[in-house]
Amino acid sequence: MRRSVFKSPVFLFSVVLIVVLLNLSRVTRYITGKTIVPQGVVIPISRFRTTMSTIPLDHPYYKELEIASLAVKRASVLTKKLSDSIATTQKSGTHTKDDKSPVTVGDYAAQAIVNHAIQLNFPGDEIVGEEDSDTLRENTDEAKILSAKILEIIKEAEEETSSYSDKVGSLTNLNDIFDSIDLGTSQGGSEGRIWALDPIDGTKGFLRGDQFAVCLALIENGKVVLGVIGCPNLPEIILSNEDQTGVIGGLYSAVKGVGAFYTPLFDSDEFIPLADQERIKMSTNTSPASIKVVEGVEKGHSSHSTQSKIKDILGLNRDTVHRQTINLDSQVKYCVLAKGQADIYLRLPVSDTYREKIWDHAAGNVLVYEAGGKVGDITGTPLDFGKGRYLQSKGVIAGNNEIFDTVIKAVKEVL
Ligand SMILES: Nc1ncnc2c1ncn2[C@@H]1O[C@H](COP(=O)(O)OS(=O)(=O)O)[C@@H](OP(=O)(O)O)[C@H]1O
Ligand SMILES: [Mg+2]
Ligand SMILES: [Mg+2]
Ligand SMILES: [Mg+2]
Repeated sequence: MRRSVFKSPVFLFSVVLIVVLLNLSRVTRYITGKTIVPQGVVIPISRFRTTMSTIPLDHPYYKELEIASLAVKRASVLTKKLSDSIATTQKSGTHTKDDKSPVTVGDYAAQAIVNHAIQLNFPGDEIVGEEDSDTLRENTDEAKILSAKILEIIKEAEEETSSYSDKVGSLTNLNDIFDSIDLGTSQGGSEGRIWALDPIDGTKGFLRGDQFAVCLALIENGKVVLGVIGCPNLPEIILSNEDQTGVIGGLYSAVKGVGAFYTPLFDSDEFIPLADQERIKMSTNTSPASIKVVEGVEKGHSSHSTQSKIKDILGLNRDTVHRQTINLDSQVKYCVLAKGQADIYLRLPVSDTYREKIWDHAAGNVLVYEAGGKVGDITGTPLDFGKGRYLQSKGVIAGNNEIFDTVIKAVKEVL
């Protein structure tokens, strides 16, 4: 019997060859664990991540994103180390600021690292940073102990991340470290390029060994155009306060007009282009039976009782509401929201006079918008990052596009 042409070895070999050629980049990626992209750049990636590239390497703010990501990564390596031995930091590495809030050697060191990277690469840009070096420059024993520790941990982090020192520089002495911290004194405003830096957001969470984040945003003419958030203690999958699994440490990034992305924070010691990161999206859920709400941990930072009333009006069941509420410190709340693991973020003010600081929300703001969500104050008005170091509005509400207006209606009813 004559063998069918479809079963001939030549035909089968040709089919396999065509399939391989059509998927050459995937095959290379599978065999070598590396992605080969144009311009001869070779990027190591996780072998099983298969997101295909749709984002050009010359997208807007590519260099800004690369430098911001590397600086945040280095600051995250440093702060993660402190967080893993938090008892020592609690004992000898913490100072109480005039407003009674804590600042640690980690906050100072992270601000020095990130500011230095920005100045090296974008010397014309301004920086609004949370910390200053006044306390460290005092002639006291406390200042000397804190400063020595800061120099030591910066050196350690720089050694561990030396592969990208050519891009983010290095700091070798205390004077340069203090000067770098003090680059963050810009008064902000609605003109030009201004970076907003929170070197450790959620310092209280950090000091509890819980969640915190290194948050950096670029504001251009009053609008946030880029945000990078390093979350050293954040598990990849957050289902509830009790159920949290997956890789620990996430890097969340957004570029205006390009999208919002996630990649593991500590997997690689190089910058991962967005094309090789996971694109993240907000949920579309509006069902009271299954929506999840992210809120802070500290009762002094947001009104948990007002938030309870809002959840009531939204129709959350009193028996299950605790399972639908996720309490997290810092801007990791925005990350969990942007990844579609929660649907609403409530931050109802505890005081009539408190004004939120721009570094507490800028990076998270662009992340949520680029993931397809909305952020506003308690009236639903978008936050204005061009008014100086503070937002001139009260509270923060965020949610997916489908649910946002309903939440604002509930907020207005309660207030
Ligand atoms: N009264 C009041 N209201 C609102 N916000 C305040 C208030 N006091 C402080 N802060 C700022 O809260 C920042 C930490 O916010 P969190 O989201 O981590 O708070 S929470 O613990 O999750 O509730 C915290 O940022 P860090 O200092 O970077 O930790 C403060 O800037
Ligand atoms: Mg903060
Ligand atoms: Mg802070
Ligand atoms: Mg602080």
